[in-house]
Amino acid sequence: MREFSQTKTMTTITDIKVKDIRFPTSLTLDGSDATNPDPDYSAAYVILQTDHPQQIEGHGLTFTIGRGNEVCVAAIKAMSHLVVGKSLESFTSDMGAFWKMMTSDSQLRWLGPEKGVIHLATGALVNAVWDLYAKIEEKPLWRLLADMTPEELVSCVDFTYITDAITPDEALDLLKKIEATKQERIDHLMVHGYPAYTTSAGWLGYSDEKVRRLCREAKEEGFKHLKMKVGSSLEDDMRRAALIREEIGHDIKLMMDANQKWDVQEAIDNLAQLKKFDPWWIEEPTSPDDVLGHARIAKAIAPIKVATGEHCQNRVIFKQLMQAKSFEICQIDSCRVGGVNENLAIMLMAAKFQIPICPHAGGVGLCEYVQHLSIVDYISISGSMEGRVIEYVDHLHEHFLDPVTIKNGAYMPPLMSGYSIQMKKESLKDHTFPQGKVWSSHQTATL
Ligand SMILES: C[C@H](O)[C@@H](O)[C@@H](O)[C@H](O)C(=O)O
Ligand SMILES: [Mg+2]
Repeated sequence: MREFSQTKTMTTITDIKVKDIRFPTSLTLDGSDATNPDPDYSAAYVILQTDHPQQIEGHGLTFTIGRGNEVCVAAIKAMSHLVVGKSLESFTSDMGAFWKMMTSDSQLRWLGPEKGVIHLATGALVNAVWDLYAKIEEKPLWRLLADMTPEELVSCVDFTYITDAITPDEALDLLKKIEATKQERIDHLMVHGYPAYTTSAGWLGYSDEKVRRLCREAKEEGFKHLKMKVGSSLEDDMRRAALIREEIGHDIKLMMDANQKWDVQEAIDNLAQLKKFDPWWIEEPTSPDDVLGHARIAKAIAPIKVATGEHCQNRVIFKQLMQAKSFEICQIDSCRVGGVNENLAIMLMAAKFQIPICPHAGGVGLCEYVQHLSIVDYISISGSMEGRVIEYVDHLHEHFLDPVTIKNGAYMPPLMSGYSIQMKKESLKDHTFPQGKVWSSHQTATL
């Protein structure tokens, strides 16, 4: 339970606005992969309005790739009674109970439970509440979490269904072990930032020429890790991997992302060929639900690591992936699961199983979000940056009030209050689907 001084006033969430925001990224094939050839990066976007004297709002979003964004908007609206009319303090006094409440409306729960569209909607709302909380406390979200005692941080987590992997007491022990050295890690972050890897060069729809140019740029910008897409024809994957290695040499780590394209044996067979390009990890080699399939692949392709998580539906599947030794890289996603609280649960399990967190980012707003989570993982949970990198994609940051800052291939800790996810008013207006200026001015595949 988090204590609040009596002098603090209550802030009530008075209303909610939900917007369908889309960016026509399919026009340039940014974000394209073997499964998703023409994504339009989109956000089901939430604004929590309050009676705060300074009109402070909580902003949150969940990420989709275009069609169906309206389904997330509808799901968020269906959940709005869970937050509207309630005080922020009734949530922040017990964040674990708040999260359980958000996932326990029995009629809505039937739509999941804790997976799919209803869970994406949970992510947007939960993150908007955390944004509001951090803004009112006048801290960036990472700092709000880093300032919590181990007891306070553990109380943010709903341990339902994961006590066979980690108990609240075990979580507390983990956090207490590194509590005394938190400040050293904060100091390190302020100077060096948190290492990033780039996916910007490797989208599947880009021409060879463009890939070569972007690889050279990534090298110049100081990136030490670069991710490419695979999963088209093996011949094509081999050709692209060869030209990327030619540009980046062997000092830069190369990761490959198959975006769920292969069957289990197919993944093993293809990696037997692709291993000559020395991939550090293979991401989403097969269905995100196939815990045992991933375990088989991981065993067969070692020392190449298996990475997954951007489509992992909740903490229970993450738990199984860890228990079954199905992956070596845990790719949390800020909105695929139910927001900050569930990601804390996953990061605690990862710390116990000693699996590094390398978050999925890119999309729209995911970099802004996940930097806070990795920073907290480093300061308070795992205490380590070893073998850990945050994904970075250089698109759409200009639409945010507090965009990420990358210096010499590293994320610099954000300093503005909140969860860095608030978009500029003009950007929201212009990209509202389908009325916004961007959509009414040209036809795209989505229309
Ligand atoms: C459709 C999207 O751009 C995906 O390709 C993207 O999330 C990707 O899997 C990634 O790891 O960044
Ligand atoms: Mg991926």
